Amino acid sequence: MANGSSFLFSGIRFDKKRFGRDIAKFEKKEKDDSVKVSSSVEIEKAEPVVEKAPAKKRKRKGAVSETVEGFNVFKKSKSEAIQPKDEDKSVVDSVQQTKEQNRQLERDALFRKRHNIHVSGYNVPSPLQNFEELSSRYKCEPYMSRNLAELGFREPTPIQRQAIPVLLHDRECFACAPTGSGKTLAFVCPMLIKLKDPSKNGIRAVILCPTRELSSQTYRECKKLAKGKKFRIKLMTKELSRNGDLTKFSCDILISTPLRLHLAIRRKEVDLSRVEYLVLDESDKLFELGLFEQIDSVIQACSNPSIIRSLFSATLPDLVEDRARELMHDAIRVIVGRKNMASETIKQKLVFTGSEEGKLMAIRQSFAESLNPPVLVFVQSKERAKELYGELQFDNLRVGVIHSDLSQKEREDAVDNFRAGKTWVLIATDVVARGMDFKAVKCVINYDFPDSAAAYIHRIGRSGRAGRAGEAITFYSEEDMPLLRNIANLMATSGCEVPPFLLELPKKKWKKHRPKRDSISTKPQV
Ligand SMILES: Nc1ncnc2c1ncn2[C@@H]1O[C@H](COP(=O)(O)OP(=O)(O)OP(=O)(O)O)[C@@H](O)[C@H]1O
Repeated sequence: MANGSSFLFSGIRFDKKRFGRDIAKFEKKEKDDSVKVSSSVEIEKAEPVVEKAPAKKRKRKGAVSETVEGFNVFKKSKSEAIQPKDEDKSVVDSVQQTKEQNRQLERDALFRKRHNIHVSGYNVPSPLQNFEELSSRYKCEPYMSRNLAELGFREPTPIQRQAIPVLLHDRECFACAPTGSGKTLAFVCPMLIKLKDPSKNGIRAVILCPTRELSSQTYRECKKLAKGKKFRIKLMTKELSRNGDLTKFSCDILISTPLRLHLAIRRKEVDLSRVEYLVLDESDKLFELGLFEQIDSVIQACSNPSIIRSLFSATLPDLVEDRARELMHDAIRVIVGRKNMASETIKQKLVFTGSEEGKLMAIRQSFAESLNPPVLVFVQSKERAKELYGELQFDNLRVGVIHSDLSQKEREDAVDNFRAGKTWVLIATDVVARGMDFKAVKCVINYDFPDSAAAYIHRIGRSGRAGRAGEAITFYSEEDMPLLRNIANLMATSGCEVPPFLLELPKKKWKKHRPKRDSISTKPQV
């Protein structure tokens, strides 16, 4: 363009003498323009921003009228800055608001960093600074603060700091935080606050847990937290589904295993169409193949379009995350620490036992040297649980056992006796590997190697709860050698010292590792 115009004007000489007055006009204009430009640069540089935006706006207005009123317009707008009109004032306010929002975002980011909280999703609410904010920020009734104080909970844990506001803002949430880090409270507390008061409006909230033991525990936690309010909190037991007319059944919170609820749905015994909140606890377990059909039927039955769903677990495989994304709308993802990481408060150890006989010797020796009860011992099947129980029950130990062949009552007794300190050692299959909160457990022994990384994380997570120190010992024999590196990696990422040679072993993909093992017996095998 510039070249084009110079071509058009080439050869024309400008008579400056003749057009002197006109040139002067232009020169003056140019000068004014330069003033305008430099002043606008100054305005751009000037701080604080609050003053900058209205000046910009005035400049835009002025640019139109300046050709008419020239310098006066500019002057006028300066006086306006001293006494802003309503319109300008609202601009100032909105800029101030944006600035404060930005500051808040920065503060939130720093706070999350300090507590090792990672979030993704849009418009993530600020984390909780303390439990008092439940009243000041969310107008929660005093019963909640009273109950939290009674339970001895002074500060929210990191997952509670972030997941509670997310759910209180009616946002769906999938959360992953280490074992024993207070995830139960992170979903029960906002649920109670949102439900506000008891109501007979059908079933209002559902919590799904993978085992009966965990359902009962969650039921008890809900009751403790709701103390002082008359919420109807129910546990879906066989008796309840047998005796009650569930179609007319109202309750504020229903806690169930997927199977029980699935059966009730199939028999058209429950109406879940009014459920406002659905929590899938230990969500990765619930999404496993065996339970998927049951979970799916519950999700379909909870047909209220404004339902808020949330998923919680200490392990969150990518596949579950993908499913969660399909299921949820605009969910916020909250991760504390790293995904799929063992709790950092647990001291982990690997012990080579050679053979099955070696394992039995190792556990006896360990108990003889120092038994620091309560101790939880995991084996890979109910048959092996029975065998080990058969061996240890005459060893002058108070030992209990829990597996899926026991009746409901026997299972409950095994858990209660262990909690009450009546048994010191509880031999268990993975039925109690997830979610069970045995506060005092100091040591977990993996008598049989776990069958997956998640199983390892959850099993050892029965110790080291709520920031306490814990210990985990994993026995391994020849059959387990190929997966040793996997455990070594988990140990290293959670801060345990691992002999370097273990980290150099070849990697192997986990595939339900349950090798055939010799039976547990001191009697010679035939
Ligand atoms: N804010 C808190 N302050 C102190 N203790 C707490 C707090 N919140 C929860 N706890 C306690 O921490 C323990 C672990 O809580 P919880 O069972 O909810 O953990 P979790 O994260 O669900 O573990 P898991 O992954 O094994 O299911 C419980 O004994 C609980 O009472």
